[in-house]
Amino acid sequence: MIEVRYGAGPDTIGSLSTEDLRSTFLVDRLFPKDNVRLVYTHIDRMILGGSVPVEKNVAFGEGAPIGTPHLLSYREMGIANLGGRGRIEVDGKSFDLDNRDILYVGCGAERLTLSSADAANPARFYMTSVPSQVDYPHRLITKAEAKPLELGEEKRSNKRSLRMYIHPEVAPSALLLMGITDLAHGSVWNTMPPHLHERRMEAYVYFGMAPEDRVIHLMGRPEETRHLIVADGDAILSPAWSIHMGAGTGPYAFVWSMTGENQEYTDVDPVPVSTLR
Ligand SMILES: O=C(O)C(=O)C[C@H](O)C(=O)CO
Ligand SMILES: [Zn+2]
Repeated sequence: MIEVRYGAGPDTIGSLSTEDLRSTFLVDRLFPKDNVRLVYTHIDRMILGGSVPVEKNVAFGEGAPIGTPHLLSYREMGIANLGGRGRIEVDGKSFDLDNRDILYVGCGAERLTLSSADAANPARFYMTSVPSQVDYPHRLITKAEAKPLELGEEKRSNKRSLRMYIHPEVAPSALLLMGITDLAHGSVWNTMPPHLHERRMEAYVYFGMAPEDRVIHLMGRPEETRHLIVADGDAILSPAWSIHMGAGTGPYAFVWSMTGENQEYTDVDPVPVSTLR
């Protein structure tokens, strides 16, 4: 089973109720125990998924829901481990992932099996997949191998460390980009200044949050913003026409994934906060 989201255009966002906005742009219940949940968005045909294997292994890869022999017959995928140590088997080849490692799975993979090393501290796998017909090899990218960028300032409450994992300078892919951003202690704002990237969509999943905390995620056209209140494990779909930024009521981190016309991380148009409405 795969849930399908059709998205919405910039002209309709103004009339969406809170519930409509959430069911269009927010994906919750993404981490089922001993199962996998996949959500297909027509925003650049990205698939988001999550799984927490605890008592048993979780296998997936069937292509029937998307009309291809296998899920990844014509797709590539990044799988981030946001929990305890875990293992991913791709067609019989095993990869062990520590917390904040990401596995790149190239197109053509048929069967993936997820498992945890310790049921008391299970792996928490988050995945994003986009169309690809380029045969890049499967590859584990550890946190230490990711390319770090130090961003923001403590005095502006937006100091953070961004790590690029699936990126041309680290691990090549056809069109998927994937990385993790950690907020510094005491900083609350991500993605400052907010920006647009007309040539790419983006998906975030927020994690590492206490149950009582929330991130106030801002989206929409710069002149007509909206907000989504986001809990731990919720993902946000951010179309090319939407700004994105957020502030948390407590510590948090997030995985960002992008796809579109290019993989130029710097192909963005910053939007001064003073011009937002
Ligand atoms: O905190 C940040 O800044 C980010 O993580 C930025 C995102 O990666 C992004 O929006 C890339 O376009
Ligand atoms: Zn962005």
